[in-house]
Amino acid sequence: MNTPTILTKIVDRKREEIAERSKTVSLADLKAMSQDIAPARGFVKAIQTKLDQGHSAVIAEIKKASPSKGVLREHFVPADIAKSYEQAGAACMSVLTDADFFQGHEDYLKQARAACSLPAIRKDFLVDEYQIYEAKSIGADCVLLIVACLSQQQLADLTGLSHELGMDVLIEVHDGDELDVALTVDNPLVGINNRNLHTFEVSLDNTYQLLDRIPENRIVVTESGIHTTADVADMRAHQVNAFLVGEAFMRAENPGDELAKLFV
Ligand SMILES: O=P(O)(O)OC[C@@H](O)[C@@H](O)c1c[nH]c2ccccc12
Repeated sequence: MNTPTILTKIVDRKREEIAERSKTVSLADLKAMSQDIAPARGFVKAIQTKLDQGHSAVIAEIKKASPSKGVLREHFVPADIAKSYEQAGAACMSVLTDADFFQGHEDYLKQARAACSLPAIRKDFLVDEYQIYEAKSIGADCVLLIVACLSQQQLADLTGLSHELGMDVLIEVHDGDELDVALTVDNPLVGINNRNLHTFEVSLDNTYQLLDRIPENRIVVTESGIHTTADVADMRAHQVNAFLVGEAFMRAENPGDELAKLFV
């Protein structure tokens, strides 16, 4: 991790952002704010319910842009997208809150959640407890923790704190070493990112290669690069039934219709 990659740049920027934000909203303020938030909607529970019913569990993403693809969707109204996802049978939503690289915003998570009853994950690069309290204070039901951004100790601490605050956690890995770290932490959801966040390369084989090493009591979410019904069928044939999908939905005129088409 010595040469800067997009991931290291993002994480450096996050540390600056936390320092800037702390000047106007202190950690103590966020702690106080997060106490007034209603209990989270069960994110893992919503996924488990779909799986128990024999359906795929789709975490449908709300993302305006990405560093690898630029703007994915010009007409971007998070509340409308959220409603269309709920109607189409999504289990949960994933909302990008990072502004600088994904053109996201905390308000998008609030708007999406206010428009429907689906649980939402705050999709961002979380490296500090400040951001966990911030997630709670905006109403996130779940947070993403990316192993590539964290030490094993940080991963354990931030997972524990999120659980204490009543939020679920999606722990994201990209390779075997990261998976080893992820499995040291007691948490039901493990996401396998098919995109390498250092190079942007995408391969669905990534999920197939790591799958066998994940114990039965964890729910595996395959993340990124799912575009066709063939991709979905392939994953299902490997007993992977939880999906995180963004671009394919964002590029469609009606994101929910695309969800329904992809997951018939
Ligand atoms: O748009 P895609 O290829 O369907 O991917 C969605 C999601 O997996 C991707 O946005 C993602 C996975 N892990 C992340 C971490 C940070 C930002 C974004 C991501």
